[in-house]
Amino acid sequence: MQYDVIVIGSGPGGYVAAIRCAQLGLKTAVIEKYSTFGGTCLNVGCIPSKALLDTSEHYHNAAHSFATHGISLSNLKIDVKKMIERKDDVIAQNTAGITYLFKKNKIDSYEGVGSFVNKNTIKITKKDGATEELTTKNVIIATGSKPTALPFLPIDKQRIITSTEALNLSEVPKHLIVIGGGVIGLELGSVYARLGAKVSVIEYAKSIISTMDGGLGKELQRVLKKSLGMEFFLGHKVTGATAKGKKVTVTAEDSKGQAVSFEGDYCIVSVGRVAYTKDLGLENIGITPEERGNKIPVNDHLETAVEGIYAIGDVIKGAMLAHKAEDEGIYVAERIAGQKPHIDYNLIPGVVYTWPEVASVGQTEEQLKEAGKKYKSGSFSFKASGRAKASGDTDGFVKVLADAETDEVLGVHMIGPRAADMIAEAVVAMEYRASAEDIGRICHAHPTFTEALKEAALAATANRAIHA
Ligand SMILES: Cc1cc2nc3c(=O)[nH]c(=O)nc-3n(C[C@H](O)[C@H](O)[C@H](O)COP(=O)(O)OP(=O)(O)OC[C@H]3O[C@@H](n4cnc5c(N)ncnc54)[C@H](O)[C@@H]3O)c2cc1C
Ligand SMILES: NC(=O)c1ccc[n+]([C@@H]2O[C@H](COP(=O)([O-])OP(=O)(O)OC[C@H]3O[C@@H](n4cnc5c(N)ncnc54)[C@H](O)[C@@H]3O)[C@@H](O)[C@H]2O)c1
Repeated sequence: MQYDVIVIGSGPGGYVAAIRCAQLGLKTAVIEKYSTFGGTCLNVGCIPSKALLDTSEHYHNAAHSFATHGISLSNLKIDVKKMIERKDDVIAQNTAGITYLFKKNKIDSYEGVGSFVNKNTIKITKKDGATEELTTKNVIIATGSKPTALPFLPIDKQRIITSTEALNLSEVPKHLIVIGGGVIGLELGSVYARLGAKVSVIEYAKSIISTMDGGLGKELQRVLKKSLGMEFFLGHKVTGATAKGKKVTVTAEDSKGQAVSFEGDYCIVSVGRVAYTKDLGLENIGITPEERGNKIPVNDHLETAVEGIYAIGDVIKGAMLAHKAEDEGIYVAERIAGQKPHIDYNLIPGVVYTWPEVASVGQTEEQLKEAGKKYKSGSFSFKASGRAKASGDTDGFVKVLADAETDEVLGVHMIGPRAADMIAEAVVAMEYRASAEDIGRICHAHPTFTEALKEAALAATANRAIHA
């Protein structure tokens, strides 16, 4: 079969690229090695983790917040099996949605491992070893990523686990040790802490979510300790872990170089992810992944050194986020169709789905300081928000950073209720190069959490927040 475009991998990068290619009239096929579409995000990432976060949030609220509303419950229990079944059902609904969209857009799909025979020929190796070859004018590599393992710390997938196994536990851990205080560690740590586990986070850096604006990590750590009893061991270098029966022992060096150890019943290793290029046959087309992170090198148009071969999503440089992969999928499809699309990488929002949620777009204070940029900063605390008082979600704040001379918004960083959804307003404003005053003058419905963004913008404009 001859195609205009073959997409290898059906995660958010690959499936979105394929749909956009088909919309643009290109004859398109997708090759996916697993039996369901959707990649990491739909099967073992974004969607299942959010399903468990929602269940655990309901449970935690029932256990700890309902009473303040005058709602009493007795005999509250969590049925872990049911929680996991519901999560699996949510995954199934989403992956079935991709099957439907492929059919609707007349995209051919093939199950098997895709590999390059040469730049125009892709071999599919099926589960039973049978092979088939397809020819194509263009290829989009969207093979994603896998969890990073520490070389000295073997993952047994039973007690020492990655995010994938943590989405399928059959019990609530008594003491869950999380190695890595990044997004995965904090989201999945929150799930089990809300269900009653003791959770200890061991983090190498001096703060959690250390790549985000500094104020966010500090506030998140404070709230997770206060509301969920999570413990944080920062500046700790993990040196090993062993599992024996139901017991896991993790050893580390603390910030003073002293040996310390932790005992628990499960340990999640969440120290980042590495690009996945195994079995792609890149050597057959002369592409060598970068040594650090195994990423496929691409130019500014996401094309590899081989003409007509593109790569997108987690397998290339940049943030490992589903929406970044999706935007790159659309970008490449439109380039192949001869259009001139654009992605502003400074405006890709980052979200952590803890409670409170954390969300960011644009530059952090640390980045602005390092660049020597003069900026103004305005913050507004949810303690002063009427909506937050009504729902009992008064932790957190919104911070707006604006150019000291032009007032253009340079970054927005928030931690608080529904921050994941609220950040979209900041992204839109920044896409249109709004000033802080522009946001401050826009009418925001009352009472909403979004008023906090307006107030922070007013504070940045001229220290003129109304409710602070
Ligand atoms: C627990 C967890 C939670 C996450 N939560 C979020 C979140 O809330 N928001 C967010 O933005 N991001 C989140 N992410 C990150 C997000 O999942 C990834 O950034 C995203 O899935 C990357 O998309 P992708 O298309 O590049 O690759 P992937 O989704 O990894 O898809 C790659 C696909 O390629 C297939 N493949 C690989 N090699 C071959 C081959 N040779 N032949 C055929 N098929 C192949 C794989 O089987 C896979 O299906 C999360 C990740 C994890 C692990
Ligand atoms: N909500 C979301 O958007 C979301 C959710 C989950 C995952 N993801 C994506 O998945 C990717 C992987 O997530 P992640 O949490 O594994 O990675 P991460 O990069 O977010 O965090 C890893 C953390 O581990 C720490 N670390 C590294 N080596 C260590 C060591 N030896 N000992 C102790 N700590 C160590 C790092 O300092 C870092 O804080 C991220 O790129 C993220 O963007 C996104």
